[in-house]
Amino acid sequence: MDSSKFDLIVIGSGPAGEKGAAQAAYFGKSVALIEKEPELGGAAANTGTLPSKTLRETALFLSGFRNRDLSGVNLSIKHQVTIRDFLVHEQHVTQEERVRILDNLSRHHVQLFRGTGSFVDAHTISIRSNDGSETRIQGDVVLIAVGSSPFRPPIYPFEDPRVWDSDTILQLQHMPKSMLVVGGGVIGCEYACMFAILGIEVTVVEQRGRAVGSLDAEIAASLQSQMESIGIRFLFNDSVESVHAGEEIDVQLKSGLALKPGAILVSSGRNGNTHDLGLDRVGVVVNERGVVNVNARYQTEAPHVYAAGDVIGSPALASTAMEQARVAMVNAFDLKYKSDMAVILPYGIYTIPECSMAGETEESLKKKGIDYVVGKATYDTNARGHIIGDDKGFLKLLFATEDMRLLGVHIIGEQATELVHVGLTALLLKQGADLFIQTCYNYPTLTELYKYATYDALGRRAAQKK
Ligand SMILES: Cc1cc2nc3c(=O)[nH]c(=O)nc-3n(C[C@H](O)[C@H](O)[C@H](O)COP(=O)(O)OP(=O)(O)OC[C@H]3O[C@@H](n4cnc5c(N)ncnc54)[C@H](O)[C@@H]3O)c2cc1C
Ligand SMILES: NC(=O)c1ccc[n+]([C@@H]2O[C@H](COP(=O)([O-])OP(=O)(O)OC[C@H]3O[C@@H](n4cnc5c(N)ncnc54)[C@H](O)[C@@H]3O)[C@@H](O)[C@H]2O)c1
Repeated sequence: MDSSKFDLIVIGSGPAGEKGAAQAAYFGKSVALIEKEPELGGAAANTGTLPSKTLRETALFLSGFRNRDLSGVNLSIKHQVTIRDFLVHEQHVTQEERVRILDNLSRHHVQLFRGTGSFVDAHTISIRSNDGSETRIQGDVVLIAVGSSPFRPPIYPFEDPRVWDSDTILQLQHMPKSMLVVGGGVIGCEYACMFAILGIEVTVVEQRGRAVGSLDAEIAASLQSQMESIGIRFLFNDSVESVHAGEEIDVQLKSGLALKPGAILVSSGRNGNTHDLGLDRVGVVVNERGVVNVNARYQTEAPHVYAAGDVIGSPALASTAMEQARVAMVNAFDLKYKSDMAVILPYGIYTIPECSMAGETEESLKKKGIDYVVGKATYDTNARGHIIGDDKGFLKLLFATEDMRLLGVHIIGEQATELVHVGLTALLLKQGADLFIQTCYNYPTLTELYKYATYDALGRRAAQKK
C-alpha cells in the first residue's frame, strides 16, 4: 500500500478532527490527521472549553463561593489568590486531555502528521513543518476541522501584557484589580463571573441590549441580576471607541464614558482558521469571517471535501463539532450509521450560576404562534437546593397547551448543564407532562424539579381553562 495515500485526511485535531478521524477509522478507513500546533486537542483542550471550565471550578473552590449560603458556614477567600493557585489545576486537566486524545488516535491507528496542512490540488495536501520541510499526502476524502481563533479588532493593543483575548488570558502573570470585558457573549460572561468571584472588579461592555443573547429572556434577566449581585457591572448598548495603554489603560466608550481598567479581555467573537488552507485551489468558498459553507451532509462546494466544527460557524461548540464530524464521515463513506445531527441541541453556559437550555424559548414560541403553558420549580423549594445552598436557581418547562408535549427546557442554577439532559431526552422522544408525572426520581435531587415544574404547568393550564 502507498504510505502517502489515505481514505481520509483530517486537518485539525480539535473535537471535530479527533472524532471525525476516529469515526472513519473505526469503520476500517485509513486515516491521516494533520495538526500544526505542538499540542493536540485544539481550542477545546488547550485554550477554550476545558481550560475555562477548569478555571471556573478553581475559582469556585478558591472563593468558597459554593458554600456561601450554607446555614452557619462563613467562608470567604482565605488568602490572596495567586496565579499559581488559579492556573495549576487547569494545566493538569489540559495535559490529561492531550494524553487521552493521543491515545484515542493511536488506538484507532490514525496516522499523525505534524505541520500546517494546505491544499495543493483537489486530493493532495501539503504538510509544512516548523523546520520548513514539506511532506505531501493524498486523500480520497478531506475533512476540514481547523477551528477558529479569537477575532482581534485593531483598536486593541494586544502587544500590551494587560490586554488579552480568550487564548492569551491563560498566560496571565498577575491578578489585576479591575478588568473590562469587551463583549457580553458566552466567553465574556463566563470569564467575567470567574474573575468577579475572585474579587476582581469586572465591567462588561456589550453593544446589544442584553448579555448572552441566545438565552430565554427570563433566564437572561435572572443571570444578569445574579452576575450583578457578585459585583459585575454591565454597560449595554455601548462599545469601545479607543484604547490607550500607557502607565494606565485609558478606555473611551462610544457613550462618552471613560474607564481605567487594570486589564482588558476582548471576547467579541471568533474567525475561522481558513486563511492559509489554499481553499481557492479546490473551489471552497469562505465568508468574511473565514467560515466555510456546507450542506446538510457537511459537504463543501468540492464534493469530496467535508467540514465540521467552528470552521462552519454557529453554533460553534465542542459538543456540536464532535457530532458534526461523525455525521460528516458517515455521509462521506456511506457508513449506514448516524447520517443526521440530532434535531434538538443542548446549550450550556458556564457562568456563575450556570445556565442551560434545549428547544424553544417563550420568545420563539410567540413568534411561531404556538400556544404554550409555562411550568416552573425553584431550587429554594427543593431539598437538594437547600442542601447545596442555591436559593436562586429555577427550572422552567414550556409545554404545548393542547397536549402537554414538552417544547422547551430552561434552567439556571447549580448543575443546570447536567439537568438539561432529562428535558432534552424528553424533547427528542416527543414526550411531555406524562413522563415527568409517571417517573419516580431519586430524593433528594434537583431532577425532582421536573415533576414540580410539571405540576405547576398543569395547574396553570387548568386555571386557564376555567
Ligand atoms: C473560552 C472558550 C470556552 C468555550 N467553552 C465551551 C463549552 O463550555 N462548551 C462547548 O461545547 N464549547 C465551548 N467552546 C467552543 C469549543 O472550544 C469549540 O467549539 C471547539 O473547540 C471547536 O472544535 P473544532 O474541532 O472545530 O476546532 P478547534 O478546537 O479550534 O481545533 C482546530 C485545530 O486545528 C488546528 N489547525 C488549524 N489550522 C490548521 C492547519 N492549516 N493545519 C493543521 N492544523 C490546523 C488547530 O491548531 C487546532 O488544533 C469554548 C471556546 C472558547 C474559546
Ligand atoms: N459554554 C459554551 O458553550 C461556550 C463558552 C464559550 C465560548 N463558546 C463558543 O465560542 C464562541 C465565541 O464566543 P464569544 O463570546 O467570543 O462570541 P459571541 O458571539 O458569543 O459573543 C460576542 C459578543 O460580543 C458582542 N460584541 C461584538 N463586538 C462588540 C464590540 N465592539 N463592543 C461590545 N460588544 C461587542 C456581541 O454583541 C456578542 O454579544 C461562542 O459563539 C460559542 O460558540 C461556547
